[in-house]
Amino acid sequence: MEGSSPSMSGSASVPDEGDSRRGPLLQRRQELSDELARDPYDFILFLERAVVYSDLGYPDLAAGDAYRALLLTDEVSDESFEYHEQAREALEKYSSTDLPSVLQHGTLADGAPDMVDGMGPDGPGHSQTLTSLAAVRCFQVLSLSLVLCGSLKSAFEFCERGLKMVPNNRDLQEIKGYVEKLARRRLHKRPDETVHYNELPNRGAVRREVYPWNTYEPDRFSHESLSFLNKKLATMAPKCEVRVSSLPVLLEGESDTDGYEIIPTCSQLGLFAKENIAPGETVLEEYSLLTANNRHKESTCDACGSELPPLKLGTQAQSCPECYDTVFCDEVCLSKAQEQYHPAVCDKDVDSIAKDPEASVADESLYILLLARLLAMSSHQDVHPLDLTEVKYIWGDFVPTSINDLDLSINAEPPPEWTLPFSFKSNIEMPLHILEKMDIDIYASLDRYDTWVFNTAYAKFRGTASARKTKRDGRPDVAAVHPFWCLANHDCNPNVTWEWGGRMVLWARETRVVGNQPGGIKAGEEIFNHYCDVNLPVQDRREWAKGSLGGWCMCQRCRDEAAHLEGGEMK
Ligand SMILES: C[S@@+](CC[C@H](N)C(=O)[O-])C[C@H]1O[C@@H](n2cnc3c(N)ncnc32)[C@H](O)[C@@H]1O
Repeated sequence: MEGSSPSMSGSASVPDEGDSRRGPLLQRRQELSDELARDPYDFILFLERAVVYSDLGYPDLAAGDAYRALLLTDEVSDESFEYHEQAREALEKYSSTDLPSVLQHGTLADGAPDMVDGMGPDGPGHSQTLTSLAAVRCFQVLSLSLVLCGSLKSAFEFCERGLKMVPNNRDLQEIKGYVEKLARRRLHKRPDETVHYNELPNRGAVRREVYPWNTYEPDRFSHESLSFLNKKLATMAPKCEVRVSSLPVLLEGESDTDGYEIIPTCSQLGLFAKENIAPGETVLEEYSLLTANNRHKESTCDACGSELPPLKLGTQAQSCPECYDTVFCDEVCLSKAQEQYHPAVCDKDVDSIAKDPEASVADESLYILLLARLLAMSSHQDVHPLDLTEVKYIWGDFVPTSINDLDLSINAEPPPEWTLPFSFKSNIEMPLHILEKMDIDIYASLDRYDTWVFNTAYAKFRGTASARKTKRDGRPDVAAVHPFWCLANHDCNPNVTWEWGGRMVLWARETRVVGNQPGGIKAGEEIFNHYCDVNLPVQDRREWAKGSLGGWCMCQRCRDEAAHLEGGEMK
């Protein structure tokens, strides 16, 4: 790893029992990744890496690899599939060897003769037996891993698919039992109550971290990073600079520290004024193409997300001259889109993905679509997704690997609470589906489009994206990431306010919320934005800001108002 995020600093580096177990596993993961780069259609390698991820405590990444392995078993079995020849050839090296060790699991190989789809000693041959055994192993790894990630409905579906092939497989039967048990617990059902398929929870959480092998994450505090960011910022916020800021450490919820004079702080990045800024003056104006719109027929610009001008004669709006379907608000947006992402998705039917979602998954669909845009930018510009400036330097709210690790010892503490929202659909299935629509080979492009890369992008989007709700039904339908705007920290007595049209604009407030003090920002002061409605009472603000801030707001205004309330209640 080249650098570390602020939250990583100070993590323990003394080797312990966990480290001695992890070291060889991390090395094996690297070897398998290198082998996959040479032989990307080999499902045995994917399965082996899935097992290594399981042993390292990354069930989501294990599920990602088992799913690619499963897709490759389909490629072997069906000669009409695109990678059939490559997947078959990749198996040749196993034709004269014993069963690969990853398939010698429990009673798996004993089941070969009973395989429902006709394999076994008299079946059509070694490679097909291998393929069927591998498919069952994929179902086992997928379903167990997804149980551990909390994606219970998907886990159940993979169990069922596996049990169709090997109805008596004990592992799959057991996993199905876990799904029901966990679902009952999450749904607060009695042991005798039936859990219906449709009510199975499907969203869970996984580790949110700078993976030990992630070499793309910069040291955001380094001189190089800060000068790079400041050079870019100069064009959109000439009176500001990016600096290291000292912020209160956020708490999970209410605490009795509101009245304390000194509270713990941590270092993160923030925006600061270099010169005096007058009340009402524009502080920052940022244009971003990292946008998403989840309505199929919506009149927003595909590039910047602003409302389109009416489509009548003489309008500035422009359609893509190749696919016609994609509309931009003007010539500038069209040409920026052509330069940076659109050709990767032009006429590829990517537009229908994740559109018009149910209200309960409106947010999730916007995150998927932001990822889709990032993948299109990466593919068109031929740059690794995590190297794109739009995401490289942004805050990911990462948790140190050592805190996320599962303690497998006898005296283990309760398992850590993982913080990155996860579902099989968002984190594994849809990203691969989008890549396939873009005609990207999802096996040969593993170094760029691996599951951990999707997760890292999601972690960054979740801490920084802004969304706009439609007036029609109040659902979020447009979202964007503005990598410089999102460097501004929050305060409930902000000195700026913001609006997102085609550009994200921050301007200095005319008056401050607290005490109606005059606005304006002095050179050296931090730019404080607001992530919630600052006109609400303190408890409501803290509840609202909890999601976007990542914890209980400890700004001076919140602490003063809460301490005052507590004092009042005590009297
Ligand atoms: C959009 S980012 C802001 C920029 C970020 N500080 C960085 O280093 O890039 C939001 C994150 O900044 C931190 N943050 C912002 N305002 C804060 C505040 N008033 N108190 C504590 N943390 C804050 C929280 O960790 C939050 O999740």
